[in-house]
Parts: sequence; structure tokens; C-alpha cells
Amino acid sequence: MHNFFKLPSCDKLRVQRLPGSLWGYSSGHADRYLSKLPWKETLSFGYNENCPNPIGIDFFKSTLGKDFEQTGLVYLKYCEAMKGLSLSIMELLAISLGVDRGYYRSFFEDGCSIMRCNFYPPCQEPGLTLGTGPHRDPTALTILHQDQVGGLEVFSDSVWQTVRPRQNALVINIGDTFMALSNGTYKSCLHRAVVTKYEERRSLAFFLCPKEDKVVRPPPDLVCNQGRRMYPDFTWSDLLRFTQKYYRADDATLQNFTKWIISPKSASL
Ligand SMILES: C=C1C[C@]23C[C@H]1CC[C@H]2[C@]1(C)CCC[C@@](C)(C(=O)O)[C@H]1[C@@H]3C(=O)O
Ligand SMILES: O=C(O)CCC(=O)C(=O)O
Ligand SMILES: [Fe+2]
Repeated sequence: MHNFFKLPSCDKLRVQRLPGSLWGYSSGHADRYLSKLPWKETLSFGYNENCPNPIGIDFFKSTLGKDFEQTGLVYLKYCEAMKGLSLSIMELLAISLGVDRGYYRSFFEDGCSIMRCNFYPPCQEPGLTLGTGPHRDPTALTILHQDQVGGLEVFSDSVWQTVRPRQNALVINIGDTFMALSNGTYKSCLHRAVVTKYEERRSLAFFLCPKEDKVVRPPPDLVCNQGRRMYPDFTWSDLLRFTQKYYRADDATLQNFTKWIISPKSASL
């Protein structure tokens, strides 16, 4: 990942994220937003082990060239490991909720997950910007590997708290999609990334997602115990489209998505 972000811009832009797509390179999301641009560069690609080419866009070799073929193989192995870990965590979450341990595992097994490499350059005025603004991941589960620089913060007990980097440790976040799948029992985590004046920072985020057409619906016996549904049925495709076309994911994505998805106009968009 280090080598990619050190390439000249003209080379990185050969894999630039195209409008409407999640995959590829982006610098500050300058192609998507007009204000509050995040102080980061990102490289995102899909991962689905059920596909002939499990890494969405084969730009590690076909576009970036042979020098990055090995990088692509490393990411393939990384994504395989993260998917396996995610599914094991899904079993533990099912057990903790008193539902069948395979319920969530089977829900996600055939999904296409998102792999994102974040690069945060040093900033002369770190107090005037953010690497990634306050948000809850719209996905189901995030496995984050951060380097030793530090910068990830979670909003807990009404204050922003640093998630101190630990060698050989991964950070696991619950996202909006799992909050809905657990009927609100688990809460998606509000977090952000700050930047520093002198050090660049890198992180790898693996976002577990269900297959796009899967209906996100909590297990019936969970709803029965709680007496009512907290969120309407929706598909991951609906929520992803909402965040990519209509709404910049923040700390209230799911609430605003719920209003949008039940409004008559969303059906025609
Ligand atoms: C489904 C997604 C949208 C984002 C990437 C994945 C999961 C996290 C989302 C994001 C990082 C939340 C903060 C805002 C965002 C625009 C970003 O800063 O990158 C979000 C991602 C995105 O829309 O590209
Ligand atoms: O880089 C980090 O520490 C957090 C990144 C993040 O929250 C994201 O990419 O969703
Ligand atoms: Fe996040």
C-alpha cells in the first residue's frame, strides 16, 4: 500500500474512482463533495471469494502493472483472512443475541465486501481538518488495521477518545447494517480519524457487506422478544445507493435512510 500512495498522481489517477462506483483511487473525495473534504487519499476495491476474480477491479496487475501484481496477491490473502474472521465474529454476535449461531454467518457468506486503504498525509494545520469526519460505517462490521501513528477516535461517554494503536491488534466496529440486523440491540459505532502535523498515517478497513439484494431483516425471535421492529426492511443495495448518490454518510445515516426508504419518491429514483 505504501508504494501505491507514493506513486505520481498521474499513475494513481489511472485507477481513479469513477462516478457511481466505489472502486478505485480517490483524493479527498474531491470528485464527490464541494466542502469539508477529508484529508486523505483512499484506494477501494471489492472482495467476493465467489467470483472468478475475487478482487473487484484487477488494477493491481492489468492497470498498475507487474510491479503491483504481488501487492494484489497480498490483498487477496488479506481479504480472505478478514472475511473468515468476520464470519466467525458473526457467529459470536448471534450467540450473544440468543439466535441460531449460523444465522448471520449464512447471511454474509455470499456477500461482496469492501476493502479500503486509507492514506492520511501530514497536515500543516491539523486542527482545521479531519482525515475522516464523524460517521458510523453504513456496512455491517468493520475490521480496521491501523499503523502505530494513531488518529482513530470513537465518541464514547460524550467525548472523543483515542483508540490507541496496539501492535498485532485489530479494531472491530459494528456498522449500521448490523445495528438493523440486531434490531437495534447492537449500536453502530460513531468514530472519526484525526490527522497530525508531521506524520503520515495509514489504515486498512475491511467492510463486511451482505449480497446486494439480501433483505436486511432481524431474526424473527429477536423482534418477538423486543416487541417491535426498529427499522424497516431494506437491501444493502438500497443503503449503498443512498450513501453513494444522495447522502454523505455521517452520524445519522441510518435514521435519514429510514425516512428516505419509506418515502414514496425513493421508489422512483
Ligand atoms: C459503504 C461505504 C461508504 C464509505 C465506505 C464504506 C464504509 C464507510 C463509508 C465512509 C468511510 C463513512 C465516512 C464518509 C465516507 C464518504 C468517507 O469518508 O470515505 C464514507 C465512504 C464512502 O462513501 O466512500
Ligand atoms: O483510518 C481510520 O482510523 C478510520 C477510517 C474509517 O473510519 C473508515 O474508513 O470508515
Ligand atoms: Fe469508518
